Amino acid sequence: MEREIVTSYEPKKNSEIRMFESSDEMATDLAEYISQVSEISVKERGYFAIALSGGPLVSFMRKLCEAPYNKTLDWSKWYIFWTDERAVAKNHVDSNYKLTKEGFLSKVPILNGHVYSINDNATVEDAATDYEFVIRQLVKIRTVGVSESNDCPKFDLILLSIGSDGHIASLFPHHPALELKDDWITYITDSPEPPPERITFTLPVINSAANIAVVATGEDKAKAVYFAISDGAEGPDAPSVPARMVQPTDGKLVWFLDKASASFLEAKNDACQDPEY
Ligand SMILES: O=C(O)[C@H](O)[C@@H](O)[C@H](O)[C@H](O)COP(=O)(O)O
Repeated sequence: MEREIVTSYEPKKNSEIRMFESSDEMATDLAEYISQVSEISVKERGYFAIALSGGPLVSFMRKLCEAPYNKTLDWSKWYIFWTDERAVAKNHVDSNYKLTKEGFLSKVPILNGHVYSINDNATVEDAATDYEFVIRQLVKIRTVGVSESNDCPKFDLILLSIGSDGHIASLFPHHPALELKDDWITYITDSPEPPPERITFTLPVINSAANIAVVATGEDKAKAVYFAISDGAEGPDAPSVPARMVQPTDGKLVWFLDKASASFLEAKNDACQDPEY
């Protein structure tokens, strides 16, 4: 498998860009990456606390459900969380839980009691408060680690996919939720993408993770990826792209890109100043 480490961009501290010919090759490498991070976490902490987002992400995790991973990983140590959830019932087509259950959880032996889904039976405000409470309890007993720098939860791995507007989790461009410093989990009622009500991790929690991976495929993500990564997109006129704010405090960030989503990076399209962002 050809994996190209992009060198034309000065990698930021503790970050790496992996680029693949196809999304299938990307999925293969992503499975290996997740497996390695889980093994290290189980060895060091006895647990693997992973937070997943919605969108296409779960389909890129498909190779974890196959050999050798389905047999070799220590699934009993996995604890599942969501970076964000839409305010719909768990059996609704828009539910991130449903997506993850069908595409991943139903195919691997993760214990039901280790799956921390977001309450779909409360207002978004209450669901956000409940989820933060649950995570605080798990941090206290260290099922979820704690950041040495700011007492935030330190998930072993946070997996994000990026929207074509550059959003990650349910943190959208210019939204006040991007400014939150003290909350771990928040809610929004005005998502520019339906459904409008969502619960989401805040940036301090995302950036406190030990490992963060951002996954993108397809041409429709190319501009967002460029604005999130490129040095050429810095400066006072640079658009506000939430994915650019993913900057691990002490952890490591890896971008998984296919050719199409990396196409603006490759072209080094300096003229790319899109007023939509
Ligand atoms: O629930 C959500 O909306 C997600 O967690 C979100 O961050 C998603 O991963 C991106 O929007 C990419 O998804 P699309 O490719 O479908 O836009």
